[in-house]
Amino acid sequence: MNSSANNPDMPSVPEDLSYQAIATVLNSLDALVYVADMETHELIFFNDYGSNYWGNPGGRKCWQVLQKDQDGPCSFCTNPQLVDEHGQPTGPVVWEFQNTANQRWYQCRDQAIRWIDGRLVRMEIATDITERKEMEQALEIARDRAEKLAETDELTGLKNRRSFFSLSTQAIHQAIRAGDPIAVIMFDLDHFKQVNDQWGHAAGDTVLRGMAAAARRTVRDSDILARLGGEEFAVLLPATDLPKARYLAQRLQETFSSQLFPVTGGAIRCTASFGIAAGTGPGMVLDHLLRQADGALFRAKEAGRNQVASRY
Ligand SMILES: Nc1nc2c(ncn2[C@@H]2O[C@H](COP(=O)(O)OP(=O)(O)OP(=O)(O)O)[C@@H](O)[C@H]2O)c(=O)[nH]1
Repeated sequence: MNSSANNPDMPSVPEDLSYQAIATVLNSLDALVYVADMETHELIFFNDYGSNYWGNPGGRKCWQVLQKDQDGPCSFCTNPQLVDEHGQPTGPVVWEFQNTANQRWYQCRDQAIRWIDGRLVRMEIATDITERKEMEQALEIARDRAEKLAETDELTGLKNRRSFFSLSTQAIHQAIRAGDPIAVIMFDLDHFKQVNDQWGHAAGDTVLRGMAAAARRTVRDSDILARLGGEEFAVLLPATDLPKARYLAQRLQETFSSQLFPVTGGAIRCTASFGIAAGTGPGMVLDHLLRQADGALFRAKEAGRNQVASRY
């Protein structure tokens, strides 16, 4: 049946269009076209694009020509999807695949058809989509990086305020479900304005980064440590009660007060004040815990700084 017969816009194609003429058309395509016996996998047609990239098929099987290090039909061969339970051709299967021989990505359109001699063959048309894939991968990396940046404090690399609130809210919900206590430590560097005034803003930044790094080394990976803003930090401690939180705050306090930060023209020592609060049970709310910890931090400052205070 001449497919152009019903379409007046298409030039008519002779009914006896020869194999040679079809091969000429397929050889001019900028895509791999091959036909392989469904049972033996022997390649019975391989267009010029295929020969240019994978060499002459020379009576070999598709997995021998197109893939690397195969000693049998490929585990990812789509043949089983191309026929129904009676072995009859279903329809085209379109999939994306990274070729094992040249590592390039292809969009493959596979279909089982009856060959001219009546046997069932697999026809594949594979278009190189490597550039598109690389662009998609670059976009994904850029998106991941943007997401990470959106939740990271640029100066210290700790989580930022927004991320602290969202992660802590989730942690509190989990703690309520598990019946675990949760604690919050808020801390704020002491007389930090003087550091900036005496040593300059860049030196102040060095101290902030150093304090953040020391805090990160002291807390557990499961704790949520963040810079809330300026010289104020917070750490939320899952499954932690008040005495354990106090112990950790004291360790942080000792760590900070023993650190010396070398800067141009000298070294800076900087302490911090800490406020802690803890809670348990269904009534626990992040805002409330933070307000209690902030109140305790205020008292630690009032009492002379470089110390830990907890809620009454
Ligand atoms: N270098 C630097 N300084 C910052 C940054 N963010 C806030 N600051 C400074 O931190 C200082 C905070 O000063 P204050 O709020 O008066 O607190 P303080 O001097 O630490 O005094 P106390 O908290 O009462 O002990 C200000 O000088 C801010 O400019 C920053 O990202 N880098």
